[in-house]
Amino acid sequence: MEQEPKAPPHVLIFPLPAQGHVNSMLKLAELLALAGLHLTFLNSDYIHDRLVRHTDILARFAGFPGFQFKTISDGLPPDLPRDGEHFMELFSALKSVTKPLFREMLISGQLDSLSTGGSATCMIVDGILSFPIDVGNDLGIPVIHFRTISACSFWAYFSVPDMIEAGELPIRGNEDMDRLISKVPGMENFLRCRDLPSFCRVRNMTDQNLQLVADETRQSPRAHALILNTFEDLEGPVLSHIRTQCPKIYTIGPLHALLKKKLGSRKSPMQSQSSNSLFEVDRSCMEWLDAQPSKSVIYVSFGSITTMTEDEFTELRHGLIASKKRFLWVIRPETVTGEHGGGQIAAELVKLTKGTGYVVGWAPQEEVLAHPAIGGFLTHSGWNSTLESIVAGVPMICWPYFADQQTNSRFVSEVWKLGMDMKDVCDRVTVEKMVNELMMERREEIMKSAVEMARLARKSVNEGGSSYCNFDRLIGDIRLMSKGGRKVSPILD
Ligand SMILES: O=c1ccn([C@@H]2O[C@H](COP(=O)(O)OP(=O)(O)O[C@H]3O[C@H](CO)[C@@H](O)[C@H](O)[C@H]3O)[C@@H](O)[C@H]2O)c(=O)[nH]1
Ligand SMILES: C[C@H]1CC[C@@H]2C(C(=O)O)=CO[C@@H](O)[C@@H]21
Repeated sequence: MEQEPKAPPHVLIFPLPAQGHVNSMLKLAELLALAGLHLTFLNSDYIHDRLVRHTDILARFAGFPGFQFKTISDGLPPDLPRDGEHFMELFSALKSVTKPLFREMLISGQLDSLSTGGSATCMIVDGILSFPIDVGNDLGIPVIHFRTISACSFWAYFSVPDMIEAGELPIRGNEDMDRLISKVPGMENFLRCRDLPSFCRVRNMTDQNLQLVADETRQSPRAHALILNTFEDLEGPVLSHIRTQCPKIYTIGPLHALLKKKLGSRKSPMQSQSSNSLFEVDRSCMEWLDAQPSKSVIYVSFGSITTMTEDEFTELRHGLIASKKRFLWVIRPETVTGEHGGGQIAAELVKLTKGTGYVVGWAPQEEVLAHPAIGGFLTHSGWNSTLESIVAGVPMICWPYFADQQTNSRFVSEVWKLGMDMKDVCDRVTVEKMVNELMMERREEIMKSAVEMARLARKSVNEGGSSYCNFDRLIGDIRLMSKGGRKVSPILD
């Protein structure tokens, strides 16, 4: 008797609604769709609207059979900015509004497969959210956590309860910031209080945000597996520690490089310019870069959430101009808090630099970093930016803003030797000095590590490389989970 062809697995993907998370989850989705899996990508309404407005995602994903976008409320008013000053409000809204909705949408079949009508055979959800694990357990759907941060910062978060128990936290004021931490295994020789995720900078250990990130991180061992956007040659030692708690880990990064590899020659020139940006990309900077000498420009960008005071902006501006280096600076309209809008600040800045500086509201960052004119990156050390810089072989000056960035920047400077850490400092003299060191005095030494790490990153995503193979293992695992599809039957409380 002939057997019915088995339907491909149906994976539900659910990122935290924020640029850095949606970005890497969409890359993963594209990779899974290329491998022939059916997918439902669940975005918040806010994120979906912005993606549709500023990218080609609908057309790009329409080419994949069995792919659909669905949306859910993030519980916040549509006009509330989702930048750094308001970001943590998102979590209580997700808990009270999104969590029950998510469960309801799954049970009622609203997230069923577009092609087969079956429910998800597996969910890949943001590793900062544990509620989907509970929902998945109730409905019999395996959940894989995808934490979009570095392994090193994940491990620092994971170790928070041990640091508290050992009395290493709380930090006892500013004079205590350079104390070494001994309770993050593997980091005893270089991790200081100031390098811990920013949520540790509180006196009260029951602080809501600290508890949230530490508690959610401790839930990952309950997931079926953990995906990390990193590669073994970059974070091997810390990954060994994490594996003692989460034995099944798929390191499949840098995802943007793996996707590029898999798309290979399939990519049309138009597709090579496609982005996952929540902001309008200003491509005019590419022409400006074309006119600049090789390795002469420092790219300045602090991601999608960072805000800064007018004083901080002024110090950065003076330092950059005093360095006499060319720069391309991304200033989002809400980057600088206070009275002046981003547009006005940008116009004044461009006038001041007389052509050696260029400002955009949002850049095609991956392309910018790969441009031959770029010689350095002044970054907030968000994990996507860090990986993009590593792949492009561009050395960094790190000025971390919050969360995992404080830990990433320590690794960039002290462990990987890919740049310098300017954390907790923002004065014009230091900015000028660091830019000059990066672009001239320490260039040779730092470029040696940058070139080598870029080579290792490429190796990991090439055929036979660790991330390439781990991605194949992940697909195999997902296929094993989809034995004939699932019928959702809730376990009632
Ligand atoms: O002008 C720009 C600026 C940024 N980007 C892209 O936007 C993404 C930004 O991501 P990331 O560097 O990770 O920064 P955030 O937007 O701040 O990301 C959040 O999410 C990350 C992943 O969890 C965390 O590491 C960060 O700390 C957190 O702030 C990157 O892919 C960039 O290429 C652009 O395309 N154009
Ligand atoms: C504001 C931050 C809380 C945790 C999230 C995160 C993570 O640890 O996964 C990274 O950066 C931010 O987007 C989130």
